Amino acid sequence: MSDPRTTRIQPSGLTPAVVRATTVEGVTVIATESLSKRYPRVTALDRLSVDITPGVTGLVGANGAGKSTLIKILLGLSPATEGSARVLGLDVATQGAEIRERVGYMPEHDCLPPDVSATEFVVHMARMSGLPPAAARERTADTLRHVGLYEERYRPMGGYSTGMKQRVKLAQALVHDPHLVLLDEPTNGLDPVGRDEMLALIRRVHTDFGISVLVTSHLLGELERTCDHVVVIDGGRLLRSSSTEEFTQATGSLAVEVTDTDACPDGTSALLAALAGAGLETRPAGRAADGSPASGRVLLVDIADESTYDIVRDAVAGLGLGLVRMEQRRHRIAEVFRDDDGEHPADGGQPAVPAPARGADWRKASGTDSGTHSEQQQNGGTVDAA
Ligand SMILES: Nc1ncnc2c1ncn2[C@@H]1O[C@H](COP(=O)(O)OP(=O)(O)OP(=O)(O)O)[C@@H](O)[C@H]1O
Repeated sequence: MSDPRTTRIQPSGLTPAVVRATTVEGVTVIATESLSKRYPRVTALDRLSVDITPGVTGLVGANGAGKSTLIKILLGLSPATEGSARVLGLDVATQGAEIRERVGYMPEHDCLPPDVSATEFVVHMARMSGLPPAAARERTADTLRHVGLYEERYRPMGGYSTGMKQRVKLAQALVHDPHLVLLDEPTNGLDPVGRDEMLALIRRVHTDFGISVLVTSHLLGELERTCDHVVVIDGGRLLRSSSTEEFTQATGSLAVEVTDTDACPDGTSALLAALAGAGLETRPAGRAADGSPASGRVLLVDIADESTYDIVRDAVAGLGLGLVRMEQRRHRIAEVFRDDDGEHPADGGQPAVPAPARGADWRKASGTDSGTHSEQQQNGGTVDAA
């Protein structure tokens, strides 16, 4: 099996996941050690030590938390003030060019020339990465197809929607068949449907082609659906690095949803009364607790022991209701960072995520002491639940 760091472009398409998954297993794709970046008036990264393994990793933090700064250091484009970092085993301080050969980068800001087509642009980027002309054209066609751009790929990009531009930016990051892509806020400016499509595409970059992904976002809710692992930074410091599963571990509650019937027009209230009568702690989930659209009809039942499931089933059957769902509830990532006072953002009642500026509880919940970062806090950045 070839070394993942030397495997080159397959002319007929992206390297399939099965090849990469076996070659990169167990490798730390990114490792930083006490990494700091200080600008004259701001400490953008503050002694950040984190290891990132293959898969899809979310890097979340408020605006100004240091996400883009970290990416630029990892690409070898900006020197760290202190500390060290390795990407695919390569030193960012001395091997930037080698890193950029093996890593794809999708910048946050609009950077596409308006007068050229997606095909021309991506072919150009492929040629810049060292591909011969025929392979560059072939790979461009494959990659643009992968990101869902078809006939439009021959039109000047100035007329593209934000979603199409984001897809072109993703395509140019993938065209040289990298082992790792660094995606800086790829869902920026997209509507909810566009965001979901982009997140699905990002997931497939890993599942279909085995390319590891580091994706930044200030939207916690996006990451739990897309990422295997989540790294949270604030004021340039590490708040938490955990698998998504750990963030969203099972709670001690059962979420129960039932249908109404003619005999029982408010099935939810009837079931609430029946379960309370049976001695079970039961309460409505509420939108903020569950986050799902149907959650107004969801009851949360404390699981006392195994018999709780039988009691709920018998109560539903006894009332003649239909059971829509009965499942052990998992935390949402945003709940891990919830304010103790239950304050919610004004974005339609999604789970609350306090901003770093008022983030004492945020830090407490993470179990870390991130200290004071007055300059960052003055930025007034926010992290939102998606
Ligand atoms: N070239 C620079 N000179 C001075 N300060 C900078 C420079 N680049 C970034 N900063 C500052 O460093 C801090 C971190 O910025 P960075 O762009 O890394 O944050 P971010 O998490 O990517 O946020 P955003 O999503 O808003 O870009 C910010 O306070 C920013 O103002």
